[in-house]
Amino acid sequence: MDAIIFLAPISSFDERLREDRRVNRLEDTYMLWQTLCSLQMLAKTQIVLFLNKCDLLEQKLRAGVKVRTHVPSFGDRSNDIDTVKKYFQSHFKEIAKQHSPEQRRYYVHLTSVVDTHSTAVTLRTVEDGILRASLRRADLL
Ligand SMILES: Nc1nc2c(ncn2[C@@H]2O[C@H](COP(=O)(O)OP(=O)(O)OP(=O)(O)O)[C@@H](O)[C@H]2O)c(=O)[nH]1
Repeated sequence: MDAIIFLAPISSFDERLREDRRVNRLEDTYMLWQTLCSLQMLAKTQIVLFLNKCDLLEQKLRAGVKVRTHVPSFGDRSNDIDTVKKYFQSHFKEIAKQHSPEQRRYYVHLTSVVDTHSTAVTLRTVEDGILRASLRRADLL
């Protein structure tokens, strides 16, 4: 497998799993991300992370939902959209760094996939990146 696109719905920081109300949905996504990054058989696979549902995240923050109420490690950081996105982004990055069997580049895109125009642009960039990586592996670039 050359690449995997992993969609993480970051607006879910204040939601609970339908099947187990004790589990925070973002925590569940972190666990899945960690499992994926740890897999030895995917050590050489490029993983592209889409931090998705940014529009819904922004709506929640505008409505006054406090991240630190649901994510205690967020602490006293400012509850604005840029700080929150940066925080989640670095958390996913840290998990990838700590759990990947081999060093891998961290590709992340902040997305709202319902915005089909922006998503098409992002997907073209991702496609280009995957192609370049394949060419590099074949010593053609
Ligand atoms: N506003 C918005 N809606 C989205 C986005 N991505 C997916 N959705 C919508 O969210 C709903 C659920 O889709 P997904 O999250 O892809 O599917 P899922 O993971 O099976 O569903 P959930 O359990 O609700 O997360 C659908 O109605 C999608 O259209 C996004 O970036 N922004």
